Amino acid sequence: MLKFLSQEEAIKIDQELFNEYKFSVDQLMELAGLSCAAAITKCYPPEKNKSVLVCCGPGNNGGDGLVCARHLKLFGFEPGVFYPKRTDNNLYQILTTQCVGMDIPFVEKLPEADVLNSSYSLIVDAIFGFSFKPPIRPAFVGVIDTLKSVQTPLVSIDIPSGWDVEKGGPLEGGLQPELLISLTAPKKCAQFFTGKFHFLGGRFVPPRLEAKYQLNLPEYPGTECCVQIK
Ligand SMILES: NC(=O)C1=CN([C@@H]2O[C@H](COP(=O)(O)OP(=O)(O)OC[C@H]3O[C@@H](n4cnc5c(N)ncnc54)[C@H](O)[C@@H]3O)[C@@H](O)[C@H]2O)[C@H](O)CC1
Ligand SMILES: [K+]
Repeated sequence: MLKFLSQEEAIKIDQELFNEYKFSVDQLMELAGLSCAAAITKCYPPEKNKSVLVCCGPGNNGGDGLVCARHLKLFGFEPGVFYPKRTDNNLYQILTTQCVGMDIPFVEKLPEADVLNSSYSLIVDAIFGFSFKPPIRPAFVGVIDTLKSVQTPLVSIDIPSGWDVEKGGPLEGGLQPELLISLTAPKKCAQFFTGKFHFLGGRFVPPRLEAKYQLNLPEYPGTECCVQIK
């Protein structure tokens, strides 16, 4: 049976990929972000879903979002990025520059829900990933509240932002993504996901690491970088 990871296991696997297997963050982030763009394209054909707003948080989940935005552009979407809390970290600066170089506009202020509904056919939530610890700090409360109230379909990368990584969402009033893309392996909160599509991406796990943590990952079809699990 597919394993659902605790927060501690997700962090341990992440550290092992970097420290023992010597992957670099940007290598894994590129594969993760690419797999998210691929899953989105499978669920929402770009011909019908042009404009996508990718909301990026301050950590690596936000980095996956920046990579995803770049690939969405190459796949025929018209992405924009909302990236309110930037850091001096060189990797994020480079990812931002790459998006700018792809003529992806950055939105300085998150529009109100009704404007989001009329301006975008999809919203990508790349705000918090597996390192999130509730409660949401004040700087992001307004952002999550706005995303909770939109009608536009929401796609969450790895964790629906604001959800407890293990216990899941507040049953009432949490983000309710239509598509969840788990990366590496689903975290425990994914068991509470009730949306339409659940994909697994981040096809970079060495078989020995998969065996050590008994991940029992589903088979990816052929050379695909993502696989549908629901
Ligand atoms: N091995 C893998 O599976 C890979 C996964 N990737 C992605 O990386 C994220 C995890 O990234 P990390 O940088 O560890 O953390 P987050 O992005 O989840 O967030 C950290 C960020 O958020 C702030 N924060 C935490 N709690 C709160 C809070 N309550 N309120 C406000 N802000 C909060 C914290 O201060 C940090 O700034 C994983 O989910 C994947 O998406 C890699 O891309 C590839 C390898
Ligand atoms: K997220």
